[in-house]
Amino acid sequence: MTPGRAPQSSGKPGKAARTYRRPKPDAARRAAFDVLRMVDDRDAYANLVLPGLLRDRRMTGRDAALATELVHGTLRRQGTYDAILDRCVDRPINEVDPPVLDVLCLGAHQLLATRIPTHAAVSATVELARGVLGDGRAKFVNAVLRKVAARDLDEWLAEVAPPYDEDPEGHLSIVYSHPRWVVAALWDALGGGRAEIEALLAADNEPPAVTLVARPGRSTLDELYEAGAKPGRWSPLAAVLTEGDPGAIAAVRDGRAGVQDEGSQLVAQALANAAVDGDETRWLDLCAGPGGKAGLLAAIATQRDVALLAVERRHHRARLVRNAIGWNTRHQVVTADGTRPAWAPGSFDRVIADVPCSGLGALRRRPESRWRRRPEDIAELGPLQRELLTSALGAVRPGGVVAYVTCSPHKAETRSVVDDVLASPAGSGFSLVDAREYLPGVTGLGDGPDIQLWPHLHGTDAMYLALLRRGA
Ligand SMILES: C[S@@+](CC[C@H](N)C(=O)[O-])C[C@H]1O[C@@H](n2cnc3c(N)ncnc32)[C@H](O)[C@@H]1O
Repeated sequence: MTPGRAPQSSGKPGKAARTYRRPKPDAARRAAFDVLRMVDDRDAYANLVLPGLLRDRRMTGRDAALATELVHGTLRRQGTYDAILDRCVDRPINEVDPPVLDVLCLGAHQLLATRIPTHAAVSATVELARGVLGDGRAKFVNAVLRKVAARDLDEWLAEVAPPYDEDPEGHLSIVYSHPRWVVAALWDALGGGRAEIEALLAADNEPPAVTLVARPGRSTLDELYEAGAKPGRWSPLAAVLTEGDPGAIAAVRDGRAGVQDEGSQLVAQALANAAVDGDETRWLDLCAGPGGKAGLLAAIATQRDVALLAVERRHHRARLVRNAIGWNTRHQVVTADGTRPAWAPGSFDRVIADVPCSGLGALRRRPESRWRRRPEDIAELGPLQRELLTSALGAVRPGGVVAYVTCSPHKAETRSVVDDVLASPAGSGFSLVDAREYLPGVTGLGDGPDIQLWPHLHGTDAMYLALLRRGA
């Protein structure tokens, strides 16, 4: 509220009507703004900093839910909002100060994609602007948001997106708020026509469900159901939490169960269940941090009396892997470069190379990542992905099996890597196994032998899996 403006009556005569009170600071919008600044300024990841900030400010319930929706929605939809705001400001959008732009995007998100009434969205955002930008810039925010509020989202999209028939990728890029090159890469990997790519891009803009894994031998699905979770869709170890904090579930707190996308569960189980010749003693996870798949593989390995070695190059991530598998001392974690094997060739029965990748398959989960990635990243990651797969092939014994995994469907990170390594001297003696066989009951996996999961078809991240068996 502007100082000096007449205070609103509380409806009761007397004290409240006479006393000026500054409006209560809007905790949710302020928290959302602060996270957006950290993402912009310090390259922070919203899904990592937001929970800590909510905890520090003791925000729970509706305030926490609103802050989360504002942060995630604003970041995901940034491409759409930038295009709309560009029509509402009197200078190119990239000349607007980043903090002002953050407030404008927060306002645009409330106006165009939430049920918050227009007057509340504008006044609360202008109030935020007064607090964080000052009165002068708050007036600018007010004027711009009034222009944004003049149309609904569909009307704006009809105005700012190029027609689909003239420029399909440009149209989809604005309507679904993905960089144009990402639309092109996803479409190339997915195939199909407009309906398919629209379904995928729309799914990328939906927050994923919280999926839990009951690590075999350590926890059970019944335990998770009793805590309020529902059955998962594909993985026999999955349960879905529709509300509440997973950290409040004892099995999750104790590390006997965990939060894990069903796609990750499926690829780890496929590796564990793929046929190998002979007895087994040792498995290898070549890129283990932060330890999601290692945690599941260690549980399965324990049941089969097999030891897991987990390798992770970065020290702090290796520590996370230790938390995930250290409950059984037969499983080991080493901080090492997986491209420089510290083991004799052919030492392992099963090897997983879940390589560093662009993460284009997990855009639902990391709302800002689509704007951070550059097409050059794909080319830069290629040599390391090939080296790690080569190293994985060197580590497996005759009759054993290697899983090559990415959380990206980009063909340059998936099939091209596998084809190149198979065609190199390292691939000699290896052949692709039909991975579909090891994801029983899962439909829509493609023509094989490798598989691709999709958010819009499977409700999972877009995980890719190729299984390569070494001839006996
Ligand atoms: C996609 S993540 C793996 C995710 C993990 N498997 C999970 O399920 O939690 C890739 C990991 O590989 C690690 N990494 C990158 N280069 C590596 C290398 N040369 N050797 C071993 N690990 C590496 C990264 O630090 C990152 O933690």
